[in-house]
Amino acid sequence: MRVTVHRKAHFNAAHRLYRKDWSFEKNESIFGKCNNPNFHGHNYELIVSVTGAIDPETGYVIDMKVLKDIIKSEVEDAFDHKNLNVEVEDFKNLNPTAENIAVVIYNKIKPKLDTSLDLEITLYETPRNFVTYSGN
Ligand SMILES: Nc1nc2c(c(=O)[nH]1)N=C([C@H](O)[C@H](O)COP(=O)(O)OP(=O)(O)OP(=O)(O)O)CN2
Ligand SMILES: [Zn+2]
Repeated sequence: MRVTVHRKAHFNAAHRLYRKDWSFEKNESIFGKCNNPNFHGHNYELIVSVTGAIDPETGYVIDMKVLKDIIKSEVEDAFDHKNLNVEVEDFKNLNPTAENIAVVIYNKIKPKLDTSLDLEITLYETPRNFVTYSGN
């Protein structure tokens, strides 16, 4: 029997969607207002979902406190109140779209979990735009 544990978190961050190897005009045609050279911000909402067997001794799939601490150190401390393009190494050469941010978060958290556990990342960039990634 496998059960999924969900932990919510959030961070505020600025970004610009563009490619350095494209002209401003091409970036504008693909990314529109998201290509603003002065950046823009989002209140990202994150749901980290961990699936595994319930430990019969503790009743836990994973201790929520442990999961909270992993999210804080791997995501919130790294991304909150940051300019993703300028201040976060992961996005120096990677467009900080919601898709790419979700993959980066997955790759940061997965190695911190027991290998028996499955992970899914749900990332809301706006209340109406969100992505999911589970490593496939
Ligand atoms: N596939 C993706 N498309 C878009 C992404 C993305 O990460 N992946 N990101 C953006 C921009 O970041 C943009 O800032 C999104 O804002 P906006 O279009 O204003 O989104 P809203 O939900 O606020 O828009 P409403 O029109 O109010 O619904 C664009 N595309
Ligand atoms: Zn944006």
